[in-house]
Amino acid sequence: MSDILNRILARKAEEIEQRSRVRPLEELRARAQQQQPAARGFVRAIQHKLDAGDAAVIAEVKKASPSKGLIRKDFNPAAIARSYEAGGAACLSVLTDVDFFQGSNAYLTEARAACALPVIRKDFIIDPYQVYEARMIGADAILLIVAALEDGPMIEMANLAHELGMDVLVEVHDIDELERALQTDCQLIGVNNRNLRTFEVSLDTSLELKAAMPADRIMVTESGIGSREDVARMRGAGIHTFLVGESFMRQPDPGAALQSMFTA
Ligand SMILES: O=C(O)c1ccccc1NCC(=O)[C@H](O)[C@H](O)COP(=O)(O)O
Repeated sequence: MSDILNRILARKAEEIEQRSRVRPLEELRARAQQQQPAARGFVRAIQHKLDAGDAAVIAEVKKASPSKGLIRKDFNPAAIARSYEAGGAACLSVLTDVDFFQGSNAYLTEARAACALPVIRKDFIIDPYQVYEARMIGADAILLIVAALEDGPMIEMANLAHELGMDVLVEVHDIDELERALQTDCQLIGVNNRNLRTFEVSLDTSLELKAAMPADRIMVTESGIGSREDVARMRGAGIHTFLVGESFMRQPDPGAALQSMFTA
């Protein structure tokens, strides 16, 4: 039986075909290239926190997930974005996948308009169409998941995102994927503690890959961060950039939850 990642990717291919019938690539490309305002610096915002000796938190706006179902019923992306900004987030991550995460492109646009933080489009990007679309909806950065891509398209889409002024978070889950990710010149390398095929989560994944991470890349630990102890464990190993969704989203005030998890 096909695993969840393969099912998501198969659905993405259908979705791109449907969308490109409504808005052809040429039209989307022209709109993305003219998109104003320009992208906010996603890497820059993270580096700013790190330079101050703080943890840099990419706070996720996540309504539901394949592993957990509905996570947050009372879901207002603009209010969540403002709360995260007040709580000290460096950046936002907004899920735009509709079928598996109950996300939406509109949520990204609304969240970004409500705050001054840079925003990454969290989706399963397999085609340049989605890179142009990301810029058109206002994204400042995109996610590229190595497990979902061959090397050629991965490098091509990273270069395209940079040409459009966006930053890129390249996501890996094991050493082979890390070696592939390092073929790109992307500064941000995310280590997902969640196996996207089995949903199993282990923070040891980040600790193991930290040893192989070149010093000129910023490592982001993603998924399963749920306590101050988890944060201390990562920071003790020299990992200072975090992507956190569920544990904030389950709290009434997500920004306050961020502050209490990350403030010394
Ligand atoms: O979250 C899932 O169930 C999931 C399933 C399949 C593919 C991707 C999935 N999540 C995407 C993410 O990587 C997380 O949303 C992100 O790292 C935040 O994780 P968490 O803090 O555990 O919500």
